[in-house]
Amino acid sequence: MDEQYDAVVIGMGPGGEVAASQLIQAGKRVAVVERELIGGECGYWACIPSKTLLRPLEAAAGAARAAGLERPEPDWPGMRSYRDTMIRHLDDSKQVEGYRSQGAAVFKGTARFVGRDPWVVEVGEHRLSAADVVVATGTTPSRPPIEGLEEVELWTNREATTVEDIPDRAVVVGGSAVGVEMGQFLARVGCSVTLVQRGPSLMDREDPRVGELTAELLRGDGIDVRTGAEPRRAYRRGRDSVLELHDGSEAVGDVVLLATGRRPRLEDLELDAVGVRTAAAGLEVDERCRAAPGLWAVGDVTGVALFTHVAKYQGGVVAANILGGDRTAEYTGVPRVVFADPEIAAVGLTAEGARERGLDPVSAEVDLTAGLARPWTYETSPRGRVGVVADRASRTLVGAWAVAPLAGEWIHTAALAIREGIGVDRLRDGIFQFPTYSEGYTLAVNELDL
Ligand SMILES: Cc1cc2nc3c(=O)[nH]c(=O)nc-3n(C[C@H](O)[C@H](O)[C@H](O)COP(=O)(O)OP(=O)(O)OC[C@H]3O[C@@H](n4cnc5c(N)ncnc54)[C@H](O)[C@@H]3O)c2cc1C
Ligand SMILES: NC(=O)c1ccc[n+]([C@@H]2O[C@H](COP(=O)([O-])OP(=O)(O)OC[C@H]3O[C@@H](n4cnc5c(N)ncnc54)[C@H](O)[C@@H]3O)[C@@H](O)[C@H]2O)c1
Repeated sequence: MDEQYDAVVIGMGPGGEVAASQLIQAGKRVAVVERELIGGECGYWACIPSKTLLRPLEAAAGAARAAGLERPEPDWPGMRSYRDTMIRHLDDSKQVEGYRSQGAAVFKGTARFVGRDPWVVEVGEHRLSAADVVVATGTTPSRPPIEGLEEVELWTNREATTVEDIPDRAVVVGGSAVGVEMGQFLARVGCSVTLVQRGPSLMDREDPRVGELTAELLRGDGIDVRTGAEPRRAYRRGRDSVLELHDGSEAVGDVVLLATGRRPRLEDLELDAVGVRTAAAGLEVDERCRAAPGLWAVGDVTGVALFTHVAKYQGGVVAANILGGDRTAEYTGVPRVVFADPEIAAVGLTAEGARERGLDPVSAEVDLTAGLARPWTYETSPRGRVGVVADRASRTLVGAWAVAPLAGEWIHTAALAIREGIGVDRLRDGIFQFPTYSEGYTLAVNELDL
């Protein structure tokens, strides 16, 4: 006999949690299914541990850059212990209890689809039936086709974020968000890091200037940054894990960390068996986050934008639609922050992306140390650059980036301007608090040759 629910949520990372919580609060009978830990990749092996580990190192470096302070010594056992607290010692029993106490049914196991009209999901011996099912199963690290990879000491984000003992040497493959954050973390806790990026630029979805500035900041931490370098073979040599690069050179470490992107976790769901097609990029959804009648998807598995804030946003969109509303998702102005020191933040389009969309982009970049007081009051060796992209025809901001302290906070001014279509002339008339990094927007938009 099938167990009947109003909705079943599969995968309890941030996307699934938001959808489930809003449905439960609205009085729906909800079953949630999670095969690992409620909180998902984000809570245990991604956002939370990585940001927790980076922060003390940023604070130590920040103290060394502030006038009259000495650099405090990072205490790895102390950092590790707080990381373990933040990832709940990989124990979600309180979360399971929390959902049960709110009236939800919680199933621990792998879900797969076995029926349609209504949807039927099997978890172990249970068959859960519902008119609405939300797929929120996230992504798993993608593995580049490098011969011999299985022979070396291979890490993904999971080993990196839960590391107990810092290796002496690491090779990081991939130079975007995961590679940059984890590379800087490892370098700052005393590991000798080589970072291998296949294209000409780090952060290759961003403006090329962001890539250059990122390479500069990583080199400042002693990281051996190798761009235009693609590993073609991996092998062991004694205790060394060796990557042979396409030009015949080698990158050698005790571990090799894969930071080469993600692929959607779809295979175990057996969606094909119920007539739902999936793509390599994920489970395709419409603007209401619907994949088929009564079948919804949120978060990384949709392939829209692999961020927790997007997963949470989509969770809210889906809950509203299941509850009878008609809410569409709108992704203009989603911020993208890499929590390096200094922070690397971007939003909207790059100039190249704007051109691809048929716009006529105009760009400007400013050195914040040249025109602002804040970088100088903040630290003795001031840093910071901001770039803006505007559309000549509409005279609106369509993109922005910043590589500067606290950029992950103040990028939201640009995010809001882009999302709301605020004109460049209005921004030029803006009044920003003195002395802040945000004043940089005034400098940058004044530089635009519109
Ligand atoms: C190292 C790292 C750092 C990151 N830092 C940030 C950051 O600072 N900010 C940010 O916005 N994003 C960050 N991200 C991205 C962020 O982690 C993801 O965008 C976010 O986790 C997506 O949430 P989700 O709910 O889609 O999926 P997930 O968090 O992946 O959760 C999916 C859940 O589904 C479960 N599941 C999968 N298949 C099944 C099944 N068949 N049955 C039952 N359960 C299943 C999984 O066990 C998992 O718990 C980071 C990623 C990495 C790798
Ligand atoms: N702070 C944050 O918000 C944050 C932090 C970490 C991760 N994330 C998200 O998680 C997702 C995964 O991050 P990621 O950095 O693993 O993936 P990514 O897809 O963003 O970047 C992967 C990088 O690896 C490079 N690469 C791929 N194959 C390679 C190879 N064989 N050799 C050398 N380089 C190779 C690519 O050129 C690319 O720059 C991203 O979508 C990211 O947005 C977000």
